[in-house]
Formats: sequence, C-alpha cells, structure tokens
Amino acid sequence: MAALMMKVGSGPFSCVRVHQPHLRCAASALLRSVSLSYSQALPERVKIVEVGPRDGLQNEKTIVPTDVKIRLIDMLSEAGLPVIEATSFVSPKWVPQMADQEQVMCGLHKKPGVNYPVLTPNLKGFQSAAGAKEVAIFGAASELFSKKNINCSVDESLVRFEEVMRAAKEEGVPVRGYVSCVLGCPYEGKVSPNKVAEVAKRLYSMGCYEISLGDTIGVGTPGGMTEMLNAVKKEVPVEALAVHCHDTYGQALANILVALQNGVSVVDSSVAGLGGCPYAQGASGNVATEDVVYMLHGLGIQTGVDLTKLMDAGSFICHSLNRRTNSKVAQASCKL
Ligand SMILES: CC(C)(COP(=O)([O-])OP(=O)([O-])OC[C@H]1O[C@@H](n2cnc3c(N)ncnc32)[C@H](O)[C@@H]1OP(=O)([O-])[O-])[C@@H](O)C(=O)NCCC(=O)NCCSC(=O)C[C@@](C)(O)CC(=O)[O-]
Repeated sequence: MAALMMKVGSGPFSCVRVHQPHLRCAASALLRSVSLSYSQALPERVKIVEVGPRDGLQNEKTIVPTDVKIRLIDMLSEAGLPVIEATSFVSPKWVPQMADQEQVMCGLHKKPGVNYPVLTPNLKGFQSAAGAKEVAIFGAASELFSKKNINCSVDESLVRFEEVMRAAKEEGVPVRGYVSCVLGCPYEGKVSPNKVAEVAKRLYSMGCYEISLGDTIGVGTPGGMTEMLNAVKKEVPVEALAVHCHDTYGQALANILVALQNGVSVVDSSVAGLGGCPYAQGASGNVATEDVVYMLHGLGIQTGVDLTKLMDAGSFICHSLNRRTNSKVAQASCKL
C-alpha cells in the first residue's frame, strides 16, 4: 500500500507527514486484540485535560507571543479537547512566561462545551482571574518543592487554598486541585504515598472536585504508581482522581495505563510533549497528548479528540518554537 505524504509547516522544523495505511492497519489490529483482553478493566471514555498552553509553555525561556498562545488554544479546542488549561495567574516575577494571562483569556475564542481553567495559587490570583469559569490550586506532597514553587510550606499553602476555595464557592467557580511530586521530588527524593494521600484528602475535603496527581519530574514507574494510587484511593474516590505524568524517564504511558486499570479516567497531557516545571530543573515535558490519544483509541477508549487536528496543533506550536516535537506519534507520522 502506498504511503501518502503531506507537508506540514515550513522552515527547519517543517515536516512531511507520512500516512502509512499498512502500518496503521497493523497497529490498529494489534491494539484491538490487546483491548479485548484489557477492556474489562479499562474505562470506556477518558477525559483528557490538555495542559500544553500552561504547563507546556510556562518554562519556555523566550517569551511566546500572546497571539501564538491564543492560536494554539483555539487549535486545541478545534481538535476536540474538552479541557484546555489556558494560563496561570501567578507572579510574573516567578513565571514571566505567563505574564500575559489576561490577554490570553480575553483573546481566546471560547468554544461551547470546552473548559478553560487557569491556575490560581492564592486569593490575589483568584481575584485577578475574574471571569474564569474554573480555576486550579496547586499544592505538593513535598515540603521543599512547595517552598521552591509557591514560597510556603504545605500547611501554609493549604491555608491559602482555603481562602481561594471560599471565594470560589461564593462565585460558584469549580476548583481543581493538584498535588505535585506524588512519585518523587527533585529536592527530597522519595515521597511517601501516605503523604500524597493526606494532601489529596485535604484538597478534596476543602471542595476540589478533582485531584490531579502530578509526577512532576517523571521518575515514577508502574509499581510506584500502583502503590501511590492504592494509598490515595483510600482517602479520595477514584472518580475524582486524575493523573499528570511527565515523561522524563519514558514511563508516562505505562504509568497512565496502570492508572486506568486502577479506575482513573482523567488524564493530563501536553500537546507535542511540551513543558516542564520552572521549579523542577531537568524535568522534561508532560506526556504528549498525541501519544495518549493514540494509545487510548488503540485500546478502544473514547476521547472525542481528532488525532489529525491535534497533530496539526502540535506542528503549529513546534514550528512557532522552532523545535522538534516530543510526541512519538507525531514523529512517526512525519519525515523530517
Ligand atoms: C505563589 C506566589 C505568587 C507566592 O509568591 P510570594 O512572593 O510568596 O508572594 P507574596 O504574597 O509575598 O507577594 C509578593 C509579590 O508577588 C505578588 N503576587 C502574589 N501573588 C500573586 C499572584 N497570584 N499573581 C501576581 N502577583 C502576585 C504580590 O503582589 C507581591 O508583589 P510586589 O509587591 O512584590 O510587587 C509565587 O510563589 C508564584 O507565583 N509562584 C509560581 C508558581 C508556579 O507557577 N509554578 C509553576 C506551576 S506548578 C506546576 O507546574 C506543577 C503542576 C501543577 O503542573 C503539576 C505537576 O507537574 O506536578
């Protein structure tokens, strides 16, 4: 069967996308047979929370133009992503890349049915994010990471988050909670699953509707993920859990699969595998959304995402940043 070629973008990181029907057919047949044996244990549908415009871009050294961020968000919504974390209302001294948060929120073309949450670490952030329909607070299971990331201890952060929760409740704004360093910390090393469970429980008890468990530096393995989830599931219903895996050690997809087998049905990911946390040196980007979608569709799990349009969004942002995609799926479809 002949391969179909299509040029995507221009310049050094343009690529020729190669559609290889024979490979696709073989891959789909293989994945279908795998899905039969796994289907009992896996969710029928997974909600993907696209964090590329925020987590993906926050660590970029060169300021990404606001219109590029807006175009990226719009392309992602066109691709069918149901949740797109758009920006963060944090201090521009700490994260200069997110200083255009208001322009981004005003400029994006809100698609009905799509959520555009933003990060708000404190009351000031929440007040500045007036108009956001959903916000996220972000804590950690590691004291040192908390201090480096948001300049306070874990207990102090929870006090700040209570203030955000109170204000959000008054305005009827749903709040998502993050716990960072759930499988390891860049400063403290191993993190106890019980500590993760304790922080997740606190966030859930104060009213977060969903708790995203972040392997911030991508050191986790499926065994660690299972142990951590077993601890957290004792405190928070699995329906309220999400996983947020960075791919530093190439374990993200395996960790996500284990999370799905444990009943989790919300997965965070970043288009083209962009990103990293400014306060976790050396950590690579999130797992690429393209790779997650490919795996999920291969397992017969619905996402509502159009993989071709998603890859176009990935090509667009990689071209704008003059960089190669981290998505294996996008790489396999492109001949550079
Ligand atoms: C949390 C703060 C603000 C505390 O920072 P601070 O310095 O402790 O705050 P402060 O209350 O002492 O105020 C100091 C200055 O910051 C200002 N300020 C205070 N709050 C805000 C705000 N909301 N927005 C804008 N400005 C703010 C405030 O007005 C003041 O301004 P000044 O008087 O000096 O001109 C700071 O530490 C910060 O912005 N940190 C950034 C953290 C961050 O964005 N990290 C990356 C995201 S987390 C992540 O990536 C992990 C995740 C979620 O993806 C999951 C995972 O992978 O694990």
